[in-house]
Amino acid sequence: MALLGGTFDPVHYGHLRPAVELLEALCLAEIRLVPGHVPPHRPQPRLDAPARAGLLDTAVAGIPGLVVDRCELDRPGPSYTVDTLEHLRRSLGDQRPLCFIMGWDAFRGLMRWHQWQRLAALAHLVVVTRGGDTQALAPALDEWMRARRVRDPAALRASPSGHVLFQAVSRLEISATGIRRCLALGYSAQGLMPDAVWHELALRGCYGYPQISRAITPGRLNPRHV
Ligand SMILES: Nc1ncnc2c1ncn2[C@@H]1O[C@H](COP(=O)(O)OP(=O)(O)OP(=O)(O)O)[C@@H](O)[C@H]1O
Ligand SMILES: O=C(O)c1ccc[n+]([C@@H]2O[C@H](COP(=O)([O-])O)[C@@H](O)[C@H]2O)c1
Repeated sequence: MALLGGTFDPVHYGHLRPAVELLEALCLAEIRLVPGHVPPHRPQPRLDAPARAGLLDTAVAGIPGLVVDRCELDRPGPSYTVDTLEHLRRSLGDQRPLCFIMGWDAFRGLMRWHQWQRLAALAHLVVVTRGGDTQALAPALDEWMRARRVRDPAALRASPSGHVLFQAVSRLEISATGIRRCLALGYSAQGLMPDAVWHELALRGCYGYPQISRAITPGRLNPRHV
């Protein structure tokens, strides 16, 4: 089992495409996208957790192998990854492999995560790299990583936890921050996420985007063009 945690405020192709590439590269049966309820290291998201999870449901519909896991939604307090992994370990048992997927940027800041050194005892860490990720790691994290690094994805299936694998994926210059900025200025985000997600956002008028009436055809969603 593999998890991709995130704020998903909102979900976009920069989340979905790497996940599909990882399914294939690591021969995974399933990746669970886990929307955080209260992200530990950032301000409270603009959309509430049920709304972000609902958009994720729409986003993964029709993508085999991607599913939404709401396990962080009912937990009060910060959505610490160590708690999520412990929760899943309880249902998965000690022997089955569990992978937690994170971006290179997130990995560089791993030593600031809650009880970070316990993470590898609970899961493998799959660090997604994109061309241009060249910044150095802090020496202590570098040493920690080298002691656990594997280069063959098959190693992740051979043990339940404990390894770090770097996996290159396509670089898509899409971020939720960029999308929120775009919408606040009244610009469309069409093409940056599945159309069905975009239509839901536009119909609700999320992130300051002028609310669109259902009567308007999808091709005319940007109010500047109406
Ligand atoms: N364009 C992208 N390509 C590959 N991975 C991405 C991309 N955008 C986000 N991710 C990864 O997806 C996970 C969840 O990301 P998150 O929900 O924070 O989205 P985001 O677009 O980075 O959001 P924000 O701009 O609000 O920080 C993180 O591990 C992050 O590194
Ligand atoms: O556990 C922590 O302390 C911790 C600190 C920062 C981020 N995370 C997790 O990393 C994932 C990506 O976070 P974010 O804020 O970039 O969307 C998400 O699953 C978070 O819960 C976890």
